[in-house]
Amino acid sequence: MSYPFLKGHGTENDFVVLPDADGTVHGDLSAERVRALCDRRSGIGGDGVLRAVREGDGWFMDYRNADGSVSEMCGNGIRVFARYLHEREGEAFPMRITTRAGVKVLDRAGDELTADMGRPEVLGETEVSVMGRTWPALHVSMGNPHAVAYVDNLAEAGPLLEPPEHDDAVFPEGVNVEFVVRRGERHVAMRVHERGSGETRSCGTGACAVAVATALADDAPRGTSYRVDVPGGTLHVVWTEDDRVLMTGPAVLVAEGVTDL
Ligand SMILES: N[C@@H](CCC[C@H](N)C(=O)O)C(=O)O
Repeated sequence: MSYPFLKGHGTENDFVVLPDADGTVHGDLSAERVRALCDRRSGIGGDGVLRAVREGDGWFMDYRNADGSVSEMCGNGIRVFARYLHEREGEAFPMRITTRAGVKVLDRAGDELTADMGRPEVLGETEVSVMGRTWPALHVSMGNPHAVAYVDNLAEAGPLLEPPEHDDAVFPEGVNVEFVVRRGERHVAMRVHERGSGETRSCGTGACAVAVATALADDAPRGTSYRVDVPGGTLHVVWTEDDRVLMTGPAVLVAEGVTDL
């Protein structure tokens, strides 16, 4: 079966977009197909898949990690998804997109897009370990689970080839782990090991979790903007007075075609 796809990225967190307006092209998208599409040697390559399904008068973003697992939310992915809906489906900004973590609103910010990621949940202290070293971490949910750990330098966490170890009782569904260093006033840099995808060049929900954790550590007033550098670029994140997290960053479509993977 041949079907259309697009390829896009946000700060080099890259995705295969699958148009599936009425849900008949992929039906129940199999984990095997997701893995084949995301394979960087034998497939199109990507950190995940964004399946675009019509829901009422809007759209549902069906997000899958590269290993085929389902996640509630993807912050870089939803900007790419909004770019796709605008450029290929004629949707206007601001637009509402349904995800497994609720409805998100996307709007233009110059050449970039801002996603209203909704309310963060700060769920307490935990710890993560890599290669025999353990760091304290803050458990933050952006609809999906994150553990934010501060390190002295980003090389400390090693190559992140394996998922960092975590407490299964705290994270029964697994966790995305962000390692963070301070770069300056309201400025941090991070590396991430994503649940279901491994180390990636960026993670939007991760950047939001990092900004929330850092704002709490700084006792910063709500509305303070944080610059979050990731290996693939820069995101800007604000935790607003009315308890929403706004994330701004690039979203680019780079290719489209037809595949029978
Ligand atoms: N890269 C994403 C997060 C994708 C989902 C994550 N791996 C999970 O399993 O929760 C982002 O930009 O937020």
